[in-house]
Amino acid sequence: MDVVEVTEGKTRFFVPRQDPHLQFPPGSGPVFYNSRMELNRDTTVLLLSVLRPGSYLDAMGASGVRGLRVAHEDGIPVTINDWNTKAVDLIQQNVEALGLAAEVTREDANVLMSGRTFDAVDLDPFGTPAPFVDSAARSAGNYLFVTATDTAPLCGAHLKAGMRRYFSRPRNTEYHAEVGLRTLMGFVVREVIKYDRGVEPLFCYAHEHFHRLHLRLRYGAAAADRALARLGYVMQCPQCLYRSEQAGMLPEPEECPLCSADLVPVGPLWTGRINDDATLAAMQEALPAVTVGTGARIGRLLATCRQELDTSSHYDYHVIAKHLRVSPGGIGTVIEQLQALGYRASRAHYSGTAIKTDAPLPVLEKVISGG
Ligand SMILES: C[S@@+](CC[C@H](N)C(=O)[O-])C[C@H]1O[C@@H](n2cnc3c(N)ncnc32)[C@H](O)[C@@H]1O
Ligand SMILES: [Zn+2]
Repeated sequence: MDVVEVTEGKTRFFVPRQDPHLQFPPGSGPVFYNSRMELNRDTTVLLLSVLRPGSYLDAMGASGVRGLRVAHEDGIPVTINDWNTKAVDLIQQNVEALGLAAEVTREDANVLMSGRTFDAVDLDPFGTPAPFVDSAARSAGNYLFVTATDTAPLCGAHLKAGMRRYFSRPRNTEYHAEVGLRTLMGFVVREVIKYDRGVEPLFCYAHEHFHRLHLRLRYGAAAADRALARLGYVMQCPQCLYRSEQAGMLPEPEECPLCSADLVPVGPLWTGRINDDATLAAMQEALPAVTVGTGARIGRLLATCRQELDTSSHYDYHVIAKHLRVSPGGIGTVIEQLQALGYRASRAHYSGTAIKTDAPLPVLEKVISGG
C-alpha cells in the first residue's frame, strides 16, 4: 500500500496516499482516512484525558488513528479493531512505528463486542452505527462513544431510512441538527436500558456532517428508569412555528395553542440535557495542554455547549424574521432582550442563527420585530 505520513494532535502515523482528484478522497484509498474528522477525534482524546478509562476499544479502526492517538496522547491501554485485512496491516504498521503496546484485532466488531468487555467502547462506522449499538451496550463497562454520519436519515430528510434504523419518526425542521442528535441518543438509550443499565450524557454534539455522543453507562434498573423518563417527543405544529416538548413512551394528541392545528410528534427522542457541565469544565481546563490542531474551535464549542439550554428544539431567528417580514437585529441582542424580560435564552452550538428559550413564541416574535 502506498502510504504517506501525517500528523494529528501529537501523533504521527501512516495513511494511504489518496487521489486528490476524486470527489470523496476519504474513501478513495484502500483504507479509510478523513482528515476532516480531526475535530471529532480531538474531542475524544481530550475527553479521555479527563475520564481515564482502564481500557478503550476503537471498534472500527481503519488506519487506527483514533485508537493510536488515545494510546499515544492519553497513555490509555487500547484495542484497535477492523475486519478489513488491509486496515489491520496498516494499524499494525502504525502501532509498531509509534512503539505502542496496543492490541490489534481483525474481527467483525459485533463478534468482538459480544465476547469481550472494555471500559470504554467507541463506534465510528461508515454512516449509521445502528447495527453495532446492541453489542456495544453489552461490551461497554463505563463509557460508550458513538459517531453517526448518516445525517439525512437522522434528521428526517430520508424519512424511511431514519425510521428503519432508529425506530423513530424524525421530521425535517429548521432544528434538524438537534432532532438528529436526540434521535440518535434516544435510539442508543433504548438499546442500553433493555439491559437494565442507565445512560448519562457527558458531551454530545452535532457538527458539520456528523453527530457524536459521549455517554456514561450506569448499572441497575433504577438508573435505566431515569434514562427511560427522558424519552419523549417534540410536538411540532404543521401550520405555524409553535413546538413543545412532551415526555412519555407514546405521544398524546395535542392541539397548537396558537392556531389549533393538531401537533405532529417528532420522535421518540431524548429530551433533557445532552452534556454534563462538570465534564465540560474539566475538558476546558485540560484543553491547553492536550489539544493541538483544532483547539480554538473546540474551545468555542465547549463554551457554547456550557451556556446552551436543554430544550429539544430551537427557534431560528432568521426564519421567524422572514415569517414576520422584518430584518432582525443581532442574535446577541435578541438573547439579551429575552433575558432582560426574565426568560432563559441561549445560542445553540450547531447553528449561528439558533435561539433556545423558554419564552413563548409570541414573546420571541415581539422581540425579533423590535416591539
Ligand atoms: C469510517 S471508517 C473508521 C474511521 C476511523 N475510526 C477513523 O477515525 O479514521 C469505518 C471502518 O469500519 C470498518 N468496518 C465496517 N464494518 C465493520 C465490522 N462489522 N466490523 C469491523 N470493522 C468494520 C471498515 O473496514 C472501515 O475501516
Ligand atoms: Zn400552530
